[in-house]
Amino acid sequence: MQDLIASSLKYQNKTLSVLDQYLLPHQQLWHECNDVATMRDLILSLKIRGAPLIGLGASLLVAHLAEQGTAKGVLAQAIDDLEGTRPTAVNLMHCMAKLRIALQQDDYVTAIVSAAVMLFNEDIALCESMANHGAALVNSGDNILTHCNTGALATAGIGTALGVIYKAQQRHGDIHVWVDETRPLLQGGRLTAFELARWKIPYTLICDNMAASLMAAGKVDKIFVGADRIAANGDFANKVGTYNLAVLAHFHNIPFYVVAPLTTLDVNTACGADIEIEQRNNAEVRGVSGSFGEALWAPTNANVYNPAFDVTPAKLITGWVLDTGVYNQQQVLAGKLKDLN
Ligand SMILES: CSC[C@@H](O)[C@@H](O)C(=O)COP(=O)(O)O
Repeated sequence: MQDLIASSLKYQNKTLSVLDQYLLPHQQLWHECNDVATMRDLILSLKIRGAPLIGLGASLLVAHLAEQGTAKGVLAQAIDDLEGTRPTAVNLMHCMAKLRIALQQDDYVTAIVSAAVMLFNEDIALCESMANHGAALVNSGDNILTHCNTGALATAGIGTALGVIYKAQQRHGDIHVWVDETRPLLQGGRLTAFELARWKIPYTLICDNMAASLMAAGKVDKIFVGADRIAANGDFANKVGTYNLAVLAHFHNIPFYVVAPLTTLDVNTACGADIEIEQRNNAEVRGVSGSFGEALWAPTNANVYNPAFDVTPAKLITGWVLDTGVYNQQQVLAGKLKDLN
């Protein structure tokens, strides 16, 4: 397979490596990945994360294994095992479905490798298209609020919602970003802040519970977030806390946009209530850990509720920024998304 290089995932000289997103921004450590158990661990521990990227990481590994002569049955099992790692982001299922089709071909090695390369390159192009459509919604001087991390670290390209912000800054300049820290795993504080600093885009980090008072003070012009799965009716799952922002935006009359590639659209899921929400480890809420070590602040056995994602209903969304264009609520409620897949 040819070399493929992204911000946090690379295939170079026949070696697959993943940048450890759990240790960023203070440590930059690349993990080599040659087997399914390692990739499963990287995904489950969120060292590789973000809806598009987990699908691409899993795909590159399967392509690498195919090229190494791994038996067809073992590849089929690898696809199933990787697909079972995280249930909410549909991009992973989309990628694994493409690889399953490739595995049926006579020359399945070539087919799998070209499918993986296609998925990687396609993601770069999808990011670019979304960013172009989304940047047209932004004005110079806008204060944009975002949640979680949706940048180059989470995709093969420039990102989804953060890609829009990057493109808007390039095109119009004078953008400022409010960055939700995004408890419990702090993807905003650790990763989005890191990416915005790297891109020299002015930002201010806030705790998630500060968004309401910022909106009340008129300091948020627009909200852009990513998605892990968009249902046929326009409801979408994204990092827990997104729904809070949508409710607040509705109350304060602030435009709220979701940005995602068509690989995040799942027309086979009728509505948000049908999306499986990943439940994660209690330790993530009882304390925090990362490159700085570990802290436990809650009682060791504190009862915990820890859904990784929540669902935002279509009726709270101003616009769906997809790679094919921007769709408004009227279009989406009339069933527009079903025509796009
Ligand atoms: C590429 S962006 C869309 C989403 O994947 C992103 O907002 C998000 O929720 C990521 O969650 P994570 O648990 O960090 O994988």
